[in-house]
Formats: sequence, structure tokens, C-alpha cells
Amino acid sequence: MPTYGKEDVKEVLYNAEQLKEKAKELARKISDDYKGKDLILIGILKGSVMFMTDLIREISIPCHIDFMDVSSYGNSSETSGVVRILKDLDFEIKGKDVLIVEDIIDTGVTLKYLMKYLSSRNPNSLEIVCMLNKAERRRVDIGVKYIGYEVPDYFLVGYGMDYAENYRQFPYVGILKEEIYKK
Ligand SMILES: O=P(O)(O)OC[C@H]1O[C@H](OP(=O)(O)OP(=O)(O)O)[C@H](O)[C@@H]1O
Ligand code: HPA
Ligand SMILES: [Mg+2]
Repeated sequence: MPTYGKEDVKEVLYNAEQLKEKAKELARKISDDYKGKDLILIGILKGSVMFMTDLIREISIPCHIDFMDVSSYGNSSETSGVVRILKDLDFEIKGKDVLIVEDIIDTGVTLKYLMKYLSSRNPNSLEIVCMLNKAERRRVDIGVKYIGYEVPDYFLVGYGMDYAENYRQFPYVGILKEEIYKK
């Protein structure tokens, strides 16, 4: 039976300090690359919340933020393949330099859909930054400009990531025990 606590985690992959440090490093690169541009960061809810807040605190150039809420995993550890938009952007992105902020890229289905959806609004540029990249599981091809850590094919929780909406609040990234989601 799950406890919804840290007992459900088999192993910690990255601790809070390592995640903060990586967010800082990525923010430095972004601040250099987007100097003089009209940068808007778009966080994809809900998974991106922790990464988004770590990242923007370290960005040293002017920028705006916005959020979209999309979901394709529901209460499962496998994507449904259907991306649902639950909340769209508040701002126009036409002519802006858009950077999508994601906690994790797994099959790539969510981002493939979002890239097409957002590019139809004619931004000046459209790129992706993710903290974690699970490349082994990729089903569709997408170009990712900034990657924090490459991760192996395990179902991960914490640092914003959930299983059936649980575990998002853990400050670290952990491997969820298989017995929790394989019944
Ligand atoms: O590359 P993919 O296979 O599409 O998976 C990645 C997406 O899945 C997770 O979101 P989810 O749909 O679970 O919604 P959530 O952020 O609210 O947890 C994660 O935050 C990414 O957005
Ligand atoms: O490993 C994962 N954990 C949580 N959510 C996810 N969405 C895609 N992959 C994952
Ligand atoms: Mg999820």
C-alpha cells in the first residue's frame, strides 16, 4: 500500500541542492542567450512549478512569465497520447521570444503538440528548457535547447512531478517504487 510519503521512493536521483545548482546554471545560459530579446517563459502546469520558480529567480535579464495547463497522463504512469489544454496563455506571444519550461520530457508527445500549437501564433522564436530528459522513451522527435539532467527510464516523482497527483511537493527527484504503480 502506498504511504504517499518518502517511503514510496526507491532511490533519490537528484537532491534539492543539485536541482537548484542546475537551475542556476541553465538560468545563466538563458540570460546570456536572450540578452536584448523579448523573453517570455511559459511554464507547463502543473509539473513545471518548482523548476519555473527556481529558474526565474536566477534569470538576470528582463522577462515575462505565463502558464499553460495541459495534461496527458491523468492518473496513470503512461501517457494517454491525447493532450488536453486545461488553461491557455493569458498573453499574446506574437513576435516574442518564447521559452517553454518543462520539468520532464518523456515520450515528447506533450511538447510536440505544444510546439505546433504555439508556433501557429507566430512568436519570433520558440524553444524548450527542461530539467529532466528521459530520451530513451522518446516517441516523437523534438529539438530541446536546454537540458538539465539526462535520466534513465524509471517513473520519477518529486520536484513538481506526480503519480496520480501525489508526491509533487518532494524537493528532490526520486524513483517511485514499482509496486506503487504496477498493479
Ligand atoms: O513527454 P511526455 O510523455 O508527453 O511527458 C511529459 C509531460 O508529462 C508530465 O505532465 P502531465 O501530463 O503528467 O501533467 P502534470 O504536469 O499536471 O503532471 C510532465 O510535466 C510533462 O508535461
Ligand atoms: O517519470 C515521470 N514522472 C512523472 N510524470 C511524468 N510524465 C512523464 N514522465 C513522467
Ligand atoms: Mg503528471
